[in-house]
Amino acid sequence: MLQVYLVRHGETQWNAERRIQGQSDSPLTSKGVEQAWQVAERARTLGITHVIASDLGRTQQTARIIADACGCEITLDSRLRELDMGVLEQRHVDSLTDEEESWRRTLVNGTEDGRIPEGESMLELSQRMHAALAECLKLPEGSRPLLVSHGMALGCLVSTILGLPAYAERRLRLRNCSLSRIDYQESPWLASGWVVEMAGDISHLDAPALDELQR
Ligand SMILES: O=C(O)[C@@H](CO)OP(=O)(O)O
Repeated sequence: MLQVYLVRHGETQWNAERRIQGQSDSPLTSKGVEQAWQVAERARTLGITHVIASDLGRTQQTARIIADACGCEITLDSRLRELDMGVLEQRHVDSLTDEEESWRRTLVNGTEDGRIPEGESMLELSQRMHAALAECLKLPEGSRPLLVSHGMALGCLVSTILGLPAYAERRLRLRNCSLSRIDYQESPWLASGWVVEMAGDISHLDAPALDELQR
């Protein structure tokens, strides 16, 4: 049975400042680096064979720390990037107008094709995340990959595996450097395909980040 581990990157400067990142980028804070070391230490005990990361800077920085601890190479995959949040990228969540806030809310309570102007829909995010995940099925027998991606992107992946709509992702709290695991199983009795073993585990972190977009 293929086990795939999922890690959200460590806390960034803009996470700490409550600024929307999307496909824009900011570096890890010192706390984010510490979180990456802690999840890396846990990953080292899990027999990870491949680290596959979104090509944004914050995920590459986190992935480098994990890959060094696990003694494996990093592969970059742009399909693992965060949702493109269009005109709201780089904005403080507390500075949005009512109209802008309503765009953001459509991502929580909306429809699969809801999007922020100039941004990407949750359905498009779901499709590229599942395409990236499917690559793991091509790895050699016995591989145990770890994907480093983003809060909404991973939330969308886990939600849709559970049969929830892509926009349900905000109902799942995936804090910085939380660890999730999904397995691919073929079973005549149970669900065949991807199943969720755990989601959002932060037991390896001594100082979990706040959920920075919570309000
Ligand atoms: O883009 C952002 O601001 C957040 C949203 O969850 O994503 P991440 O920090 O995981 O990249």
